[in-house]
Amino acid sequence: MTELAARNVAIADRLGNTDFTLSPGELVAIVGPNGSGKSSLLRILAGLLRPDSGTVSLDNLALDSLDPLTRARALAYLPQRAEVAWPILVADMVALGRYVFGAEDMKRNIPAGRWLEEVGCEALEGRSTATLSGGELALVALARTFAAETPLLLLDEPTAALDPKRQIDTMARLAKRSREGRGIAVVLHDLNLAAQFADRIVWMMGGRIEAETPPEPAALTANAAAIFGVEVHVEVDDDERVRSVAICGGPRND
Ligand SMILES: Nc1ncnc2c1ncn2[C@@H]1O[C@H](COP(=O)(O)OP(=O)(O)OP(=O)(O)O)[C@@H](O)[C@H]1O
Repeated sequence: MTELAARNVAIADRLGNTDFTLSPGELVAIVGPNGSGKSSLLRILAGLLRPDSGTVSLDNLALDSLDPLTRARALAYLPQRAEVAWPILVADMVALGRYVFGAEDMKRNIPAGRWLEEVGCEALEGRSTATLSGGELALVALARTFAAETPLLLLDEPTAALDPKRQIDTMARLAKRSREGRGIAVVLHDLNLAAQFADRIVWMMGGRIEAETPPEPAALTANAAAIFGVEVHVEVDDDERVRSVAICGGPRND
């Protein structure tokens, strides 16, 4: 059981005092307008950005007191823009996700294909990263994140570059991983994906968490209007589970 908790974390002019907990077995969507602090919060949780105040702990131990290896084995972070410093083989890029398990593990013919298969990109294994499309590179970066097999995953817009089918496939994969016991926080701009797959939606605005809600129609409608200023149409199935969320337009003034 691995739990990540931020308490009262803040960065001047960027993130107000914020509490956030990620528990095993849950898929949490973080949504909010551009510049509302989603990536900042995620980077703080990953230990990559030091808050001016507040604490981040992993199973009640201060994150910054843990050695980098322990931290890297507990949580994997996928940045908003996958960057590759220089072109390498896709298989090697994915194998780098195993870096936390040491050189021996990396030398042992790691089946990069296993994680590439998970993101539907096994055909790319022998390619250079320099030749990939934006979406392909995003999926390979996700495969590298999976390869670390950490109990916690922090993913910043993993679906932004993907076509509709791959967006759904990726979210379904994340939901499966969370059902298997991993804790996953994912920044999304797509309310439809958040509503269909997340257990909990964290709504951010102006550097604050304004609401935390289940993905239920009333909460979706109210927060889409309050946080984004848009009207949404929510369709539910017979069990009242959200089937889809469509953006209808801005609020009417008449
Ligand atoms: N290194 C930095 N120095 C100063 N301000 C920053 C820095 N990085 C981000 N900011 C500011 O902090 C605020 C929050 O940025 P953040 O990247 O966390 O937003 P976001 O919600 O992830 O946005 P987006 O949806 O556009 O990716 C923004 O106003 C941004 O301009």
